[in-house]
Amino acid sequence: MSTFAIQTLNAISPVGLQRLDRDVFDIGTDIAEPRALLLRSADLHSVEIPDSVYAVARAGAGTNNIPVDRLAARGIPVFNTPGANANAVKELVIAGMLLAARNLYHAADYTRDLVAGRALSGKDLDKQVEAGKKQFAGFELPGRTLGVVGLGAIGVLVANAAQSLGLKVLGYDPAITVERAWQLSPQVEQVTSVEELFSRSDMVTPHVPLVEGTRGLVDAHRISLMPEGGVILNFARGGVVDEAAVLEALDSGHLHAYVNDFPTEAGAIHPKVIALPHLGASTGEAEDNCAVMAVDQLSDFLLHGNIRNSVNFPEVVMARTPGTTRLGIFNQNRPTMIGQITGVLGEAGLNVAEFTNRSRGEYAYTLVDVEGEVMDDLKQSILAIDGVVRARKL
Ligand SMILES: NC(=O)C1=CN([C@@H]2O[C@H](COP(=O)(O)OP(=O)(O)OC[C@H]3O[C@@H](n4cnc5c(N)ncnc54)[C@H](O)[C@@H]3O)[C@@H](O)[C@H]2O)C=CC1
Ligand SMILES: O=C(O)C(=O)COP(=O)(O)O
Repeated sequence: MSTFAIQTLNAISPVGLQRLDRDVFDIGTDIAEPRALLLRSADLHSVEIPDSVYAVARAGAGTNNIPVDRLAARGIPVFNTPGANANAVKELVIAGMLLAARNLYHAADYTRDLVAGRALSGKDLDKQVEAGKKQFAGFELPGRTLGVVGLGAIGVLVANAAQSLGLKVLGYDPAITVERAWQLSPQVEQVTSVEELFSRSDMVTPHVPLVEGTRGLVDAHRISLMPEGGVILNFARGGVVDEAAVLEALDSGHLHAYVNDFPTEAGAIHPKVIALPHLGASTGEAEDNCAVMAVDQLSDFLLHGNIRNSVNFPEVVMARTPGTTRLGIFNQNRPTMIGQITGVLGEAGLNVAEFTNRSRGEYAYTLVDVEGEVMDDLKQSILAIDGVVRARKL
């Protein structure tokens, strides 16, 4: 029998799954007491997550489909795979800009309808094409301005690619990391407010997570600041854009197009909306990258307690020390926790070989390697400390 059962809630690339040793890991879609959940966009908000679950891994970037805070309170880390699908999204955003600028979607519809109709009318196709094409005349990208809100893994790639296509690029991200700032083309101009970005951009593309602070980030007021004929691209999440405001601006002619990855009943059939079926990360390459990263992070946590790329717990990675037993402890982030944990170890006569404790928001995680044999009741003593949420002996 294997040690860890992993339940998959979406199709995960076999390139990732095959990295899991089947003597240690069971993988299936229907598992009664899973140790971990592995998913893409499946909605976990209304799903009861059993206590058997130690971790949740999202093969992808967005975790708005997962009750991240509730799981943190239970000592369950949620992992994601930052950057693993960023190139796929970047390419679709560039495609979206071109679809809108050259009216390609409607133009292709036009020729399809023309040929279908021609079979009946028998009119000369070349003449009809030449006469009809003027209604699809578009604009070119160099000289236009693209505003990128959110300069993370995707935003930076989009900004740099747009820059190299000749666009003027404005970027806004008050929490940009040093790593992303290094990757960003120096020609990208930093603006200090979202309003400035909208008022100076012909096209705006948000690349932020959907959280309370970003819900409705693209709203009626900000759209009104854009020059006439603007384009909104949305490959972040539906909720980041106030779609009713966008549709109104499309109807009034203020906006030229809305290209997005999150179709709604009202939006998908609007003539100036290009709605794609959430295709951002749907390339073989991105699916493989995400699966590999998610699986590696998950197995490292299940086997060794290491936490990399968790969205609700700090990064804690420790090499294993031979001859020791490892404990992984999730606790509330408040005074005296470390003292109490080491106190319990001391009372049990255990010598600490390695110890790491890091906090993030309301919670903290401790990895400790102790010398010698660890009795089973030690875990119970640690769990008895007020503020300890979960403990594992590894
Ligand atoms: N269409 C699709 O298939 C895909 C969509 N996504 C969406 O794109 C989002 C971003 O993905 P990544 O770039 O990989 O994430 P990331 O975490 O690397 O970057 C997000 C950036 O947004 C910034 N940010 C957060 N709030 C902000 C605000 N109010 N104003 C300005 N910047 C803000 C952060 O500082 C961070 O730099 C994901 O959370 C997901 O919702 C991601 C992958 C595929
Ligand atoms: O990674 C993300 O945030 C995505 O939106 C991709 O979603 P998917 O894995 O294609 O269901």
